[in-house]
Amino acid sequence: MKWYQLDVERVEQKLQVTSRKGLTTKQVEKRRKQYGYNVLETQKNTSKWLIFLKQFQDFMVLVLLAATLIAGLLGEYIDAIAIMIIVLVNGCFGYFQEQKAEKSLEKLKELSAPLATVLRNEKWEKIYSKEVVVGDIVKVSSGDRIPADIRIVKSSGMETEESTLTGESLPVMKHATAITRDQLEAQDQVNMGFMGTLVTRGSGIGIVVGTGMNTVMGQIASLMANTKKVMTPLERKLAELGKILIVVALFLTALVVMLGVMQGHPIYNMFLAGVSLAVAAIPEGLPAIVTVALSLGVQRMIRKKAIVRKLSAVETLGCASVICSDKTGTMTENKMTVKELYLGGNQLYVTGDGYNLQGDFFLNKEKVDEDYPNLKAMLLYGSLCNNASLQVKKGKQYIDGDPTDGALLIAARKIGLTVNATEKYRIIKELPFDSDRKRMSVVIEDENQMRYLVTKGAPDVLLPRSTYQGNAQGRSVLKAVDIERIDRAVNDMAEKALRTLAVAIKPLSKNENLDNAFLEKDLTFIGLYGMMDPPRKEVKAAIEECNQAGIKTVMITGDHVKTARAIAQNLNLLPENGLVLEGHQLSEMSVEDLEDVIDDTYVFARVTPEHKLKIVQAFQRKGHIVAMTGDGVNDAPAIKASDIGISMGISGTDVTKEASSLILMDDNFATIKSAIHEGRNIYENIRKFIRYLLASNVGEILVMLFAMLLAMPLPLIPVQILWVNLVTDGLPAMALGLDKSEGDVMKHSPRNPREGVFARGLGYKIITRGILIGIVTLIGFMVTYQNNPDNLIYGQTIAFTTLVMAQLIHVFDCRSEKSVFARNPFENIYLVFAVISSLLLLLVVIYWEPLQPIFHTTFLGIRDWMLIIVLSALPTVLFGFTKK
Ligand SMILES: Nc1ncnc2c1ncn2[C@@H]1O[C@H](COP(=O)(O)OP(=O)(O)OP(=O)(O)O)[C@@H](O)[C@H]1O
Ligand SMILES: [Ca+2]
Repeated sequence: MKWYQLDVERVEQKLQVTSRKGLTTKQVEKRRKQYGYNVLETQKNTSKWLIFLKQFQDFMVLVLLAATLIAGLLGEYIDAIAIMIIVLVNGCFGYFQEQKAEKSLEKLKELSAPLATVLRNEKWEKIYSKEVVVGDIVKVSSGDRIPADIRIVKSSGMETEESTLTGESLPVMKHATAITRDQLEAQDQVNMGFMGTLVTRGSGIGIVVGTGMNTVMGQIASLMANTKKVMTPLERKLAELGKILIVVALFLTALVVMLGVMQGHPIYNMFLAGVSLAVAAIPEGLPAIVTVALSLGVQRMIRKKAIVRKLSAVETLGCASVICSDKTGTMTENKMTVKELYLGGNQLYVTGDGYNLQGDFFLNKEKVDEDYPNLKAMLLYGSLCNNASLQVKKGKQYIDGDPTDGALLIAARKIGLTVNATEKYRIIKELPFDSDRKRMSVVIEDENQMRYLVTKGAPDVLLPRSTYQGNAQGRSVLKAVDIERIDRAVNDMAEKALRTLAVAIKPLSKNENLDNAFLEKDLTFIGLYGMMDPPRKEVKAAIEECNQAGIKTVMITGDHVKTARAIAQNLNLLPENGLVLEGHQLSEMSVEDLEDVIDDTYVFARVTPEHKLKIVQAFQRKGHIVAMTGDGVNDAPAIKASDIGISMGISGTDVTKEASSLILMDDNFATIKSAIHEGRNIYENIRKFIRYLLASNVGEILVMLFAMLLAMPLPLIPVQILWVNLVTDGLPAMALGLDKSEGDVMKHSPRNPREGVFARGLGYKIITRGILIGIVTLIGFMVTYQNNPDNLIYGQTIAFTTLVMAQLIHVFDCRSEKSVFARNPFENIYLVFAVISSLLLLLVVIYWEPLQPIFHTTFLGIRDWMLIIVLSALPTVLFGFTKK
């Protein structure tokens, strides 16, 4: 017998669990030991050794190693060993950087790992999907990926999309009854849910019958997406640039070698110097450092409650020019409280805030009790057509489920109506809520076997479906005047920023057709709920900050226009002449029409998720970089289409999370702003170290080139060049990646995503500083060498020290787009620390006698240092006054 052929009771028996209680901790532990984790086995991680070896696979490094080997064979032991050690240390450096980046990406993966809702020890809890075991009772609802293979126990209009398994993209209705037929394919097992497939509608409960590789998905493991590392746009640009730079660097070093040989330098010496120069000057490590900088930024973002799913998002965030944000839960708290009721032509006010179960109903300052016509019925219907429950945890009330539904339960409690009272009612059928339908219905059978439909939803959706209205006597026909009055009540509530919800019913006879098409019409309108959802405190300031940063904030909501407008005004989001568009208007517009007005539009109300895609497209055609939030299943296409898709960590569904590049752990709009801030900062820091590294390299190459042109000896020997590359280029560049932003990055407009690596004067800065660094180094060498022609080491030591010092001073210049004097040099302690360590290492190399023969250095006196400091400060100080 297969699982789908067994009754739910048999399945429960076989798996020793009941769907009311779930497994116990003991059972879970035992099963975990027996079956292992609920994961699909993917290919193994690359071994650490491979990552380490990869650091040396670079062509020029291999040439250098070969050249060193020859040097060794020729008897130049000291040089050979020194070079080997430096190359090795360099490799370790690269290895640790890569490990670090890897670890932080790993952590990201963990943070965004899928969760499952399971019943254990009689309590519903959220666990990582990989911890699900056979026999677990799981709850899934629309937007979830099913965490394991399950036998459905209960389905509330549950539909799934199983194309990952069957290739069939039409949704499948799921139910709980056993199927007798044999040999069914997966797509026909309609009382089963399969790991990795998607719940597109409704919700359901199931018993896990297979986990990990023992699932249908596990058997077709070949379908598993293998995760290849994709380069971010910047990494790609740098990789391309790197190719050009390699050619340029190789050409220049070849020129240096050629000139040197022509000037009579021994070929072998020139060759080793040339190779070392090439290794030092080729910025092959640039993309890797960018990855490290990005992943460091990612860690900072995690601390600010933003999880980056795609590294490229970090870059794109800095370019964002429009944020399209959901209202409910993102801009507001998603803590609903019923504040008003509209019943029998009157507006009632409700007291008692939040989850407080105490409160009263007032009509014109007069308290009314539960005998007020239809009050009890209204609150009962609200509790019946409801998916939430009130729970107590650590003595505190909280709502399990949709906050809108929860608010209705709390309102009912205020007249002492509890969910227990509703146990007399049996729910025969449920038409679940979704943002497209904007309504939810249940078919109820009461203790007298009377059946009726209860529907709640957006008033403008329910009213056209209503033909009667309830009153103290029973019901009467709903006339145009009544509709007008109801509309006025809706408007009135909405203008106070209240969300409105209508309740309607319809009596059904016992054998009436329960097909969806017949149900939700000819309803009897009962009344309206008006509920308050206060804006989040931080949002107003965040919108203002985005405004100053040239980023437009747009509110998108399924809520009523008036409600949306009122909240938008509270948040200062809607300027005086800003437009508010409604879903039905959007439906009639083409993307082109929308393009014409979209720059003036700030609020989209009563939209369905399908509209979101149109909004994204219109903004993009206007040249905007769009960040779009979403939580439901149907939001996924728009999120995918946007430049930065943002999903909700708490309320978001698995599909939207998968489609997104950023997850907000706290669902908060203000977190988007923090992430953009961080994104801009990271990009600025990347510019800083690109500038630093390339200017240093230009300096290194030019000093050698100039010296050869002037027919001078080599100003720097290979070990010195490699040392500079390791020490001066290494730590300070990393520290620049941790720099604070210059001024406020949120005070200027977003960056153009198409801008090149050298945009905004970066290329000019690199060339000018690089040339000057080369020149001062050469001057230091020339002056010393001409006065001491028989002491070449002296001149080389001066050149080496000048080059290092010039770079260590120049690094502070790189922190500012304006001038080195614009910033406090001690602000970045990492940088100060990095520069001091580099300095100490420099002093060791110069003054520690055992190292002197290895690095070809000699003692320097006070006068030497005065010369060095003056020269090395020049490139930075000179340009400090030009502001360019
Ligand atoms: N649980 C529910 N049952 C029935 N109707 C609901 C429910 N929740 C909301 N509605 C109605 O549907 C309308 C749209 O709700 P929806 O959830 O699509 O958007 P929203 O939450 O108001 O906004 P946002 O798109 O910002 O999240 C609401 O204004 C309300 O009238
Ligand atoms: Ca270098």
